[in-house]
Order: sequence, then C-alpha cells, then structure tokens
Amino acid sequence: MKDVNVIITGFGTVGREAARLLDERRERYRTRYGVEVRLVGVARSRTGCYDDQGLAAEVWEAFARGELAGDPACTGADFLTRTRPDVLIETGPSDYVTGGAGSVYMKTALAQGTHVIAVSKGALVADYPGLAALAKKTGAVLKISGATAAALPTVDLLEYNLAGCEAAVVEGILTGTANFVLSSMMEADIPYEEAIRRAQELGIAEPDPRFDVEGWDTACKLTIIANAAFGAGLRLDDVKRTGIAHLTRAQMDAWRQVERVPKLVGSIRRTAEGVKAAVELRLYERDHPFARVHGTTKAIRVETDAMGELLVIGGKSDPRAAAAAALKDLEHILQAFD
Ligand SMILES: NC(=O)C1=CN([C@@H]2O[C@H](COP(=O)(O)OP(=O)(O)OC[C@H]3O[C@@H](n4cnc5c(N)ncnc54)[C@H](OP(=O)(O)O)[C@@H]3O)[C@@H](O)[C@H]2O)C=CC1
Ligand SMILES: N[C@@H](CC=O)C(=O)O
Repeated sequence: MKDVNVIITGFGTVGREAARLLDERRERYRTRYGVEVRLVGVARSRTGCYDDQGLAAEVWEAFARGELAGDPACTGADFLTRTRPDVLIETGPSDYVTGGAGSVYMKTALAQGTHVIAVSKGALVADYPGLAALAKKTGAVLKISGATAAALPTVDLLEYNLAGCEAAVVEGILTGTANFVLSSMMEADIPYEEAIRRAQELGIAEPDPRFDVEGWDTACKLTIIANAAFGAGLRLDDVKRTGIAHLTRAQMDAWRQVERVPKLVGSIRRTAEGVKAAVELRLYERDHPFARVHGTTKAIRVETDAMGELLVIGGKSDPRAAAAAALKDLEHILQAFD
C-alpha cells in the first residue's frame, strides 16, 4: 500500500481538528484509495514534531497541549525541504499583507512537488497566480477550499459543478463570525462585544476579530475566489469594503421596526470593465433566502448564463468543518492518484 505522508504547518484550532480527522479516517483512505495516509509532522511557530513512521496521536496531542516541548528544527521552510512530505496542510495565521509564513511554506512545498492544501488565506491573497503557476510548473496540486469559506463550497462549486457555464454574478455571506455577530445582535439583542466574545469561544473568529467584522475576511475570500475561479487578477485593495463594526443596538431596533434584516454580503461581478468585487452591508426583506441565513451559517448565490441561478446555504464556520473541508481537498488529491 502506498504511503501518503502529510505535514500540518500551523497547529492551532483548525490544525488540531485536521489531525484528529486524519486519524479517524485512516481506514477510509485505505479502503477507498488503497493508501496509508500518515500524519508525519506538525509545526507550531517555534517548534514542531516529526516521525517518519507517522506521529502517534498521543505525541501530537501532548505537543498540542504544550506538554511536549517539540524540536525547533521541525518548523520553518527547512522542515519541509528536509522531510519532503507528499501533502502539506497549511493552517497557520493569515497574513493578508505579505503572505507571511504561510507563503513561505506553500512556495517551498509547491517548488519541491509537495501538494498543498491551503486553509490560511494570506499567501493566496498576496499571490494566488504565482502559487498556481508554481504548482503547474512542478505538477503539484494546490487546493484552497479551507481558505475560501471552507465547508461552504465556493471555488469547487464554480470550477466543477458550474464548469459548463459562465458565472456572471457570485454573491454570498462568506464570513461566519460577521454573520454570527449580526444575527446575535438582531435576533437575541446580544451586545456587540459579547457576540464577538462568543465567536472567539467557538474558535471561528480571526486572531484579531476586526478582520471579520470590518469586512477584510470576506474581501480576502472574494479576492481568492475571483482570482482562482475567474482568473481576475484582482488585488485586495481593489475590493470595495464595508463592515459591521459601527452598528449600534439602536440601529438594530430601527431595522427590526421596518422588518429588514442586515447581512454582510460579498459579491463578484463580471462587467465590461473587468471583474469587480465588493463587500457591502445589505438590508433584506424577512422572506429573502439570505435573511434566513442565521448564526455561523454561510451562503452563496450564483447567476450563470446557461445553468440559471444556484443557491447554496450551509457550510457553517466551525473549526472541525474547516478541517473537514481541507480533507475534502485531500480526497480530491487522492482520487487523482488512482
Ligand atoms: N478557525 C476557523 O474556523 C477557520 C480558520 N481559517 C484560517 O485557518 C488558519 C488557522 O486558524 P486557527 O486554527 O483558528 O488559528 P490558531 O491561531 O488557532 O492557530 C494558528 C497556529 O499557527 C501557528 N503558527 C504561527 N506562526 C507559525 C509559523 N511560522 N510556523 C508554523 N506555525 C505557526 C501557531 O503557533 P503557536 O501555537 O506556537 O502559537 C498556531 O498553532 C487561519 O489562517 C484562519 O484564517 C480558515 C477557515 C476557518
Ligand atoms: N473567521 C472566518 C473563519 C473562516 O474563514 C469566519 O468567521 O468565517
């Protein structure tokens, strides 16, 4: 049976869920794909763990809890060049400005032919076209579901299911934290700060939650989706952006009185001047499908030329669901091995 060696860089909330799911699904990978998927290494910011025969769950769990110090040589780009895994799952921080460590990990992996499953967004925002070109050059696969709304299919929907048509408009509720905060304020009168605290407790808020509530997270997802699915050549700065951080309880009361539901919506549109993207606060009537997207749930609506309109609601933001989306990407890579 062929071994498929996996390394996870960034071993926080989502990385640990991915490790758990990998362990739970080993038999499934044997049966379905005839491969032995082995988690051989995990890296945090300062140290990591590695075992070329596969890390025992007790080892990575102890490392995650901080009970095992780990090895400083098992983090950083050299860790990947030395160990040459078959697949990298990148779940480190999203540095939207420079791409950060995620960018270094992904470039190093792709350059040596290691398949990359990106969950962090920074590197893809900074230079998706460069990473895709590098993957093409070396024959590695670059998958990005985790970084583009995770359990809600976006890029897969556009690239696979809608491959037979042209999408003219894509719009969606793409940031679970922002939707959760808005829903909490509107539906349960929960104060803004308390709603953010609860999103942090759920493990879905970005380390700095302003990225979620100021619309940056949605703008990043739009940038990646537009570049991956439309070849748009969009930069984050090109995305018009608004957020929900300025909203007050009084404003919520006013919307309730006129039976309107606020939603933070990201959109991508093909226009005569090229592909345009924006993050806006929209007000919907209560029976609009987007008005019924509650809490951490997300949604996407696509208008196409030949397949009509599609609406997908679900794919809530959740660390385990994000890890499962990354492992969906892994299954797609394994299917190609057959
Ligand atoms: N949380 C969610 O539901 C979702 C998150 N994402 C994205 O996934 C990524 C991870 O999110 P989450 O798990 O919540 O974040 P966490 O903050 O829980 O975890 C981040 C991890 O990255 C590690 N790290 C930091 N710098 C480096 C480095 N240079 N090398 C290796 N590891 C490093 C941290 O190490 P240390 O432990 O030492 O601090 C930490 O373990 C983010 O980019 C986020 O945007 C995407 C979809 C959903
Ligand atoms: N902060 C994000 C996590 C996934 O990308 C969200 O709330 O959706």
